[in-house]
Amino acid sequence: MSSGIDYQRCVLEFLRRAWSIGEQDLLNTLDELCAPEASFHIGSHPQTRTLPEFQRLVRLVKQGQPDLSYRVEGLISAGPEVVARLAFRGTHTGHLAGLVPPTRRGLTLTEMIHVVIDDQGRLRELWHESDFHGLLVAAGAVPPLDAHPLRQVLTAARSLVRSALSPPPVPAELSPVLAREAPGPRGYPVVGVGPDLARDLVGTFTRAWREHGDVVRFPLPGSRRLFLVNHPDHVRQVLEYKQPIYPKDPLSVGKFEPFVGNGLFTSNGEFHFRQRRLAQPVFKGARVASYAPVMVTAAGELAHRWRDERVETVDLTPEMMRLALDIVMRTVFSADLGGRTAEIADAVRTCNAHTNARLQRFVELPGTRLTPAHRRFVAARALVDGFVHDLIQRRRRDPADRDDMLSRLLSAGGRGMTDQHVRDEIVTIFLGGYETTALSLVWTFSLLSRHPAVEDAVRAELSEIVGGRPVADSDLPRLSYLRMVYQEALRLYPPVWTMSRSPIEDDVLGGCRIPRGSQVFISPYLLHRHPEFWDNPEGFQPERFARQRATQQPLYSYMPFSRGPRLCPGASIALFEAPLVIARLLQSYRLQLRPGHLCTPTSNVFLYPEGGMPMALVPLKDG
Ligand code: HEM
Repeated sequence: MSSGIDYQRCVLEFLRRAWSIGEQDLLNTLDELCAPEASFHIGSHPQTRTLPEFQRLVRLVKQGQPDLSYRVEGLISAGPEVVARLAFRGTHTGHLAGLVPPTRRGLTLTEMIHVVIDDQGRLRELWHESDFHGLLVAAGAVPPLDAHPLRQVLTAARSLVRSALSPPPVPAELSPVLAREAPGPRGYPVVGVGPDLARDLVGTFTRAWREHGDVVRFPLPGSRRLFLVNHPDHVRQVLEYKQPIYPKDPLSVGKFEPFVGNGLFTSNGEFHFRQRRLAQPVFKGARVASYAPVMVTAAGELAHRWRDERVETVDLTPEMMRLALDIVMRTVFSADLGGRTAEIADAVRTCNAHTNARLQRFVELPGTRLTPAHRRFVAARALVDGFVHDLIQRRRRDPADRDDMLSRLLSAGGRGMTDQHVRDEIVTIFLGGYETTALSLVWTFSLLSRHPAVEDAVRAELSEIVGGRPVADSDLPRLSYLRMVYQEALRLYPPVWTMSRSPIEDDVLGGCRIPRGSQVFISPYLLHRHPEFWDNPEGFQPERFARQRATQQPLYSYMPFSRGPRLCPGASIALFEAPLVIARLLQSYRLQLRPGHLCTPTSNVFLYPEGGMPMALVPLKDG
């Protein structure tokens, strides 16, 4: 323990996450607890397994016993080596290990693990022995070792019949040879659907999915292959089961890079893993809770400004952008933008708009670097870079450790973190950390205005729980209706409405061939509208997120923050910030959408309201 690392706790946390189930399933977050080269040795199996392979085994076990629970019956350690004795119990209602048909029996399994932790508190090796044979005997799949030969034959015959009557689910990994071509729109000669995608990405994806189903292929010029997949099982395959063969799509990443460089959002592999670990503490629960006063104060200042300047109508989008930028700078970077919020927010918007134009250009044209739009981008990026450079220099001059994101990045200098890396991570937060939250606020306010009964219910909850004082983080657990409203707004209008990956091996999704190097698009916006998984998908019904109902939802049918190892690290901040800001602004104002304004979503990297969100601001007497 001289290193200060509590090795036993490391192992207990690993077990907690590995064997967590249902909504709380944290299996995908194990990468945060493991060294990149972690190895897993299962029983007498000669092959050493990687973390994703270990996760796949755990998943298979959980499929066989979805209510699985475990108890630690013994735990000893010698320095960084820890041994634990475990007892598992669960009902056999799925195919055990992906093979043995359900018997509905309660099954138990005992297991020993020997874990080696490295000097940074990460799991480096796991050795595992269990009484798997005993488990199979209990499931009636194999006879006991000392069984009479007749019983052996009978058990084998019974197993065969049961397997024939209840075959295991068809493995997702159907052979690419057997798979079929995905259906899709025909497009125009030579350019394919390029012009449609450039004109209206949201509409083109939506129509194609409605017409062709859950795996759609879009014809494009040359050898470029683009697919949309829109079924929770296929999405899970991409983001979780086969995540190692689905890195970020280099074509899309290449379009983000001129602005964000090589940061958390664009990187893959070891570098991404390292950056994520570095940033993680900034997004932890207790830290996020400490941001609450800043969030409420910033929203209060906005309400006061509206009142002082007698603002009667606004386009809510830029207003929320500035507010969210202010909050992310003050919390994650402990930096005050002073009077520069609007200037920086506008520059970031110009850069994102330029990225978007490049993302939607599915047919490359020559000479785009000479356009006025490109020159505007270069100027805006220079402004952002100048600001970030100042931020870094000021912190270097005054290095008092604030333990915020900037301090963590700068103190990682010794581990190969250059100023350019620091700049890229800051700009990554500019890309992902505030436009998203701002847009989620814009859409929520527009939905409230369009559904007065829901707004009244939110207000009733606020006055009962908060009353006349400013809202505080301690109110959040009791503002359950507000939480549901926000979750429902994120369902209907997820700001990150699409994301893409590119397989490095041929694969099959939904029985369709996906050649390596294709671009595979996933759209939370469309998944959240899938009629197989949502009743009245277009309706605004916050009650569907009442706890009991929400847990019955397939995991990957709802993913505004993505899922899997690249789950948004800022989700904890957004889910905390947005309800506080909504509550604070509702305490002072009623926001009324301009009558007749169509809230049409359009893609601008993120999901924007076309034509802005014009709102009348009606001040409340006691606000
Ligand atoms: C409502 C607000 C937000 C939404 C809907 C959202 C959504 C997402 C989604 C879907 C991704 C995955 C993108 C992909 O894999 O292609 C993502 C990644 C990311 N988000 Fe968020 N986000 C929000 C707020 C935030 C905040 C507040 C921060 C930081 C302050 C943040 C930082 C990031 C970063 C750094 C990544 C890249 C993570 C990685 O690839 O490992 N996000 N976000």
